[in-house]
Amino acid sequence: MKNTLKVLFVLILLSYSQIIKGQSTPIVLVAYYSPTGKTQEMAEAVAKGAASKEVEVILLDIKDITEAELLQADAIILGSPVYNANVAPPVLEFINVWPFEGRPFKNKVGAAFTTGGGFSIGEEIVMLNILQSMLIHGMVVIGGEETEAAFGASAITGEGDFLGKPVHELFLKKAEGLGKRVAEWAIKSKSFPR
Ligand SMILES: Cc1cc2nc3c(=O)[nH]c(=O)nc-3n(C[C@H](O)[C@H](O)[C@H](O)COP(=O)(O)O)c2cc1C
Repeated sequence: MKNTLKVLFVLILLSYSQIIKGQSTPIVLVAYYSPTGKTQEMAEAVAKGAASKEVEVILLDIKDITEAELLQADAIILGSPVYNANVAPPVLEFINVWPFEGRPFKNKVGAAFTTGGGFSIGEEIVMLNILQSMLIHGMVVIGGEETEAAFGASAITGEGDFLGKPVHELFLKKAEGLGKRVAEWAIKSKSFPR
């Protein structure tokens, strides 16, 4: 009887500390805009990488994401195609309605990915623009695992050997690495103040 009470007490204490520290499974939201499917291919690879860790991964087109889903995510990895060396307008519209009052995104982990038609005609600009917006919200932004994915994961989809083919494995590997790294930090972020 005494032992049962002891076990019960420890269990209550454990679940109480879980609630206090908010140590439920971290949620990684992979969000993308992709009218012709290339950025979605990258998003799927990002999600695959994130899923290799102990996190819940939610993969969604930006048009299907609710504010509640954004708020509950511990990490947001956002992908946009390059449009005229910029973030695609619907992605900007999506970011522009993120709640700001009280800075509810503060200390969430953030990262970016992109696909562009050609080499060096906008990919880095797009990823950095996404990261800049995340910084305004107080998010902790990170890049991918490799030096070649320092600003996030990017893919070339319309030039040279990459034209008219599925996204190349080389780029998908960077996307997976990004997802994995963000998931690792989402787990660590559970102990950040929110
Ligand atoms: C309106 C428009 C503007 C574009 N501008 C650029 C550009 O400035 N630089 C670039 O590399 N690709 C550009 N592209 C090509 C897309 O970024 C590329 O095809 C991308 O992979 C499309 O992604 P999605 O398949 O996810 O829609 C543009 C495409 C469109 C439709």
